[in-house]
Amino acid sequence: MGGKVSFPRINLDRDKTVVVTGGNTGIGYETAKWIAFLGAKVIIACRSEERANEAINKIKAEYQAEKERGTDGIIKDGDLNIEFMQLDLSSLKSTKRFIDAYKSSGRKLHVLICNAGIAMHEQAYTEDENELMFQVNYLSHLLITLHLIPVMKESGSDDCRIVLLSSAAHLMAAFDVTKIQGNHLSKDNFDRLKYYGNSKLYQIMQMYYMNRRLKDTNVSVLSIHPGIVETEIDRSFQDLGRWKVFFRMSKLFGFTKNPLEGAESSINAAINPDLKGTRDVYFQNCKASSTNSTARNMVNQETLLKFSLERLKDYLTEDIAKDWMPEIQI
Ligand SMILES: NC(=O)C1=CN([C@@H]2O[C@H](COP(=O)(O)OP(=O)(O)OC[C@H]3O[C@@H](n4cnc5c(N)ncnc54)[C@H](OP(=O)(O)O)[C@@H]3O)[C@@H](O)[C@H]2O)C=CC1
Ligand SMILES: CC1=C(/C=C/C(C)=C/C=C/C(C)=C/C=O)C(C)(C)CCC1
Repeated sequence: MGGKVSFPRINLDRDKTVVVTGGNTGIGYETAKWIAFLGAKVIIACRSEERANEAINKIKAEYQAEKERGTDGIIKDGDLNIEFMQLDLSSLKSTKRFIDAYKSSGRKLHVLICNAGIAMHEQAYTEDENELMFQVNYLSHLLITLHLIPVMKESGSDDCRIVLLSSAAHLMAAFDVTKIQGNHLSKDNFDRLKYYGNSKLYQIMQMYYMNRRLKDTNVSVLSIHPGIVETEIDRSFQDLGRWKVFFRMSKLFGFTKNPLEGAESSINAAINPDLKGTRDVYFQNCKASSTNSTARNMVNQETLLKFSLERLKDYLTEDIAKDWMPEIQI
């Protein structure tokens, strides 16, 4: 499955600055690696400096090998520009520290790839009293986008993008603002797939509510389903035997992808010049695909935004909170 890897192999502006959350492994690793190979500045934002440095060293070694092989599209002169920044999405304090460090570094920002995520985790709550998948996959990434959109607006580029790694699992999700935290459920009744799907649904809803407000700006938001990709994502659901069987069957029937194939939609959404100004598209195998009516419902989107701003209120300036106020009376 996957076949030919299909993002354009073009040299990128050496000043183009791309942040990949969770770029140390899996889909994020391949995304960070290829965008760096094509010449952009890449920042791997992840929680372990050690894992990030391992990834950066591996990317540099793979680059030398690709250069010697004469691989098309990769930069041939100069070194890769790839760095680590500390970010733990399970803590709003850590996420805000990342934002402050980014802003005070004076870096520009052209592409933000919200890739880090956890799937089908058992019921767990963060120090901020949010359901873990809700916070890591959606809410903390939202905090980053709210603070870094102004940096994108000042980048001097007319083509800045936010790419959200969602999932087809959003099709199985449901929206009920009173049940977002799942704390009305016992540990045994907490449906791990549904709550994972919910976090991915919120990312697609985020794409729609953000694009409404960003429509006359240089910033656009896109979302992705990468396919079923063999990465470390199964670490939080290794105890769920039935899923192992399902994924083994998927592999047997050739439905799974390797991490590079899984990264192609993210890389394409991040760098393909033909997608300049494109909004509200959910990509699967680099092709526009359908979201569901729950995700496209504007009342749901604005309700989620209101709830999210409330959860983030201690970490927002008055200006940001005002700019993103819900557009309709809920
Ligand atoms: N693999 C698949 O089949 C599919 C994946 N996706 C989505 O793609 C994205 C990438 O997943 P994939 O590459 O498969 O998964 P991996 O588990 O291989 O990578 C996940 C990345 O997220 C990081 N991460 C997890 N928790 C945190 C945290 N609290 N703070 C910061 N970083 C964190 C991990 O860091 P660390 O190494 O430190 O744990 C790692 O870098 C996810 O959003 C996932 O939901 C969507 C559909 C299918
Ligand atoms: C392919 C495969 C595996 C991994 C499956 C994965 C990683 C699936 C992730 C799916 C997600 C997260 C879907 C929705 O978003 C295993 C179990 C390691 C072993 C058998 C073959």
